[in-house]
Amino acid sequence: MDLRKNLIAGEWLAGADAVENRSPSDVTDLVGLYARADAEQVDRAVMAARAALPAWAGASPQVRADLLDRVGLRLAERKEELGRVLAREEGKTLAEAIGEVGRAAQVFRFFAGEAIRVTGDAVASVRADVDVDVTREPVGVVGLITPWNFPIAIPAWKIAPALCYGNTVVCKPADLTPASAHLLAEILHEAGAPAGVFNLVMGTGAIVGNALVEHPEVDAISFTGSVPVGRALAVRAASGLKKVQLEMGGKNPMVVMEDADLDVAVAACLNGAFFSTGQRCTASSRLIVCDPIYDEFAERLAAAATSAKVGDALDPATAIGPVVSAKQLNSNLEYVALAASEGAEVIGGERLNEEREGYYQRPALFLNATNDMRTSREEIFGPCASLIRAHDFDEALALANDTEFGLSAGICTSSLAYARNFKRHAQAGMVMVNLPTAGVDYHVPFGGRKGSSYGSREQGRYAAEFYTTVKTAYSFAG
Ligand SMILES: NC(=O)C1=CN([C@@H]2O[C@H](COP(=O)(O)OP(=O)(O)OC[C@H]3O[C@@H](n4cnc5c(N)ncnc54)[C@H](OP(=O)(O)O)[C@@H]3O)[C@@H](O)[C@H]2O)C=CC1
Ligand SMILES: O=C(O)CCC(=O)C(=O)O
Repeated sequence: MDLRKNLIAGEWLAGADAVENRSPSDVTDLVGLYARADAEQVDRAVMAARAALPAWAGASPQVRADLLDRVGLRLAERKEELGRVLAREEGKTLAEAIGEVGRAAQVFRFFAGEAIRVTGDAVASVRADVDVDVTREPVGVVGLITPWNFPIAIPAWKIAPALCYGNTVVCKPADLTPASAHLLAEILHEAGAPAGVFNLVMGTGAIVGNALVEHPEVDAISFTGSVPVGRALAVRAASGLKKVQLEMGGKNPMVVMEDADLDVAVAACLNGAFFSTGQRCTASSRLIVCDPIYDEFAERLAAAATSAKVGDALDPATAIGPVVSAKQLNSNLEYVALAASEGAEVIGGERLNEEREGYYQRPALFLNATNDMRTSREEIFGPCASLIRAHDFDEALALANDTEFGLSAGICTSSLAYARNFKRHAQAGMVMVNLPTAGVDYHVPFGGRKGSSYGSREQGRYAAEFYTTVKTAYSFAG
């Protein structure tokens, strides 16, 4: 099998090491063999990005727009093929995977438009005959560190704005899922990204990620992943005076009020808690349900969750694919056991299809959970959700906000007053009414509060805050 290589200074280079990328649906399915870089190759990639920066930062916005547009078009044209690879390597269903590639395409096309819409401000000076203008310039060389759960969309929503605003990029995808990012790198290369403007260095966080964070020629780091890695990385990056942006975990609440349309609420919770195998930082992992409908809602959601077909990501009948890895599956199973020992009534959650060499788990509901249980406070990142009882709206809102996280929060209700109140008072970066907490648009800000995020928002026009630096210029015209 051919070795898939790193892209450094416009050349494909083998690494110090290589990793077998295997499908979590069936570990006998080898997706590919991927190079792993070392610190020396990271240095070459960063220096290539540094060398390419002046020309790319100075390129006409049309040149940047055209590159991003070509990448978006090619992603859209090839979304079935790329979706299949993504489903094989990550385990989300084929429909979800194709949808994710489509989303990556839209992100590139959105930022193609943004590249020619970069504006500044002409401001009246407080002094006579002085003009002031405020413009945006690229930050410089940006290091992008991405997780396994959205292996093409997350790289896309970091790479596209970085290139749009004139930065050069060194991207390190998750070691578990390098195939999607590698295909994206091939498309960027074929679409004409100049040598050094975009570099891909695959490998582990401990070696490649660490070398990127420590490198003095990296001006900014955008990271998505776990809280402990994000926190430690931010401290190190900040000590090197790098700009930092972190998107981390969530323990996202979905409140179900007594006046909710239960069909809508069950569908939103099924999707939010269990689709993509619950492996979304926006997953609804705390379902806070009002007393009068708690039992009926629990029964209906349990029926829907336990009957959802768990299976091979490529099987069109599958609703929920496998867990991404043996490590993640073991961690999920430990949380299921913990929920029982904490006093919750556990429905589902067991390992499935043990005869197959994949990591299958039935969705788990933790009934009669309380918000102080560890399973209600820690991000599990699997198909597990706690059902917590609330007496009324005020208690539900208080429970929703009682978490160290603040990424997404939802409410199902038919009351305008509840919806309005929740939108106003939920301590989260994103609020959903009668919609799952997960599954966001690609052109509006994405990010959270409290322990979920750090730095400015990703996606949409707000991405300019991270990927540009502002210059204020004064001129005397007297
Ligand atoms: N918010 C989100 O979207 C996500 C949250 N998570 C949470 O994180 C948990 C663990 O998942 P995991 O993939 O291990 O998350 P990590 O935070 O370990 O990984 C995210 C990225 O950071 C890299 N990384 C790891 N250590 C370092 C380091 N010291 N310096 C620089 N980069 C580093 C990883 O590399 P490597 O490839 O070697 O792992 C990966 O590319 C999940 O169970 C879930 O709770 C996970 C994925 C996404
Ligand atoms: O819910 C979504 O659409 C995005 C989720 C996400 O970005 C994540 O889980 O990392």
